[in-house]
Amino acid sequence: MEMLELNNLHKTFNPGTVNEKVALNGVSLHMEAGDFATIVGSNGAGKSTMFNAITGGFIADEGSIVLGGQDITFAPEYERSKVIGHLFQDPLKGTAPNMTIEENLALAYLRAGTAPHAIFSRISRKDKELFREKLALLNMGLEDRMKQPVGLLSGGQRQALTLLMATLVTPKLLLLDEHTAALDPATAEKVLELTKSIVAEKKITCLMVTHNMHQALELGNRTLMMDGGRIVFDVKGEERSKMTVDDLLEKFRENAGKALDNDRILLSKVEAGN
Ligand SMILES: Nc1ncnc2c1ncn2[C@@H]1O[C@H](COP(=O)(O)OP(=O)(O)OP(=O)(O)O)[C@@H](O)[C@H]1O
Repeated sequence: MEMLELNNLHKTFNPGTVNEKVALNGVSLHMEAGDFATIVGSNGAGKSTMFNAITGGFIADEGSIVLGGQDITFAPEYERSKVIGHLFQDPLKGTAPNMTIEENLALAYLRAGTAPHAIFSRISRKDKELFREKLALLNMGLEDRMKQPVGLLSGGQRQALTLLMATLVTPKLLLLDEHTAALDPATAEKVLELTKSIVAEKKITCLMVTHNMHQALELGNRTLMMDGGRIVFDVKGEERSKMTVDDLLEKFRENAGKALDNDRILLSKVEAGN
């Protein structure tokens, strides 16, 4: 079954001004249910903009978006947020700092729920038990801190909680925008492992932006490369499993007509000493 269909999406920021910027220039993508695609691309390729188009941060100038068989091209952002999870690089973005862990989970649970007038008091003891169970799976001791405000958590704990909130009710689509890039390496690895297990267990259709070329080939079942507001390379199956990072860089060069220029990829190479 097809889960996501992007048809020829276009978006130009500040049209007709000196700051005019074509951010999406005909993005088309078909994802089967359960597909997990990694995305790498050059600086300003349009990766985050593509995610924002999908979540309804703006309506694309042209093109259409179909999610789970439903045309959501003009659906409001709050409607989409019920079925699309979106994680950012910044762990502060996904949670409400002054509310407790339990309240944050309750909000996520109710937002994704189908009840039209869901209110706080509808969270039952059983729901709280479910929260505790799920928190325990994160293996960060958060199940014993449910009454503490989220603002006290570390970045990694907060990102793990955001991931849990986004997947508590299985979303139709999960968008991960470099969600481990701001964490220290050990924590990043932990959050990545959690991501892999949750996505696999719930068979979530997932798109993940990364600047780590190894991750781009190892995670999920498909790799997309973006440049200049387009998807310039899309690989899966046997061809992908045989690819090395150098092959991937070469494919980018062939298809984009230039070398991959991404500051963060460059920086991570310097840090890794290669
Ligand atoms: N709200 C906005 N207003 C004006 N220009 C924007 C806006 N959002 C994005 N852009 C521009 O659109 C282009 C695509 O940006 P986007 O953030 O999607 O790229 P990206 O692939 O995620 O890049 P990076 O890896 O550098 O974060 C960039 O040139 C960016 O400056």
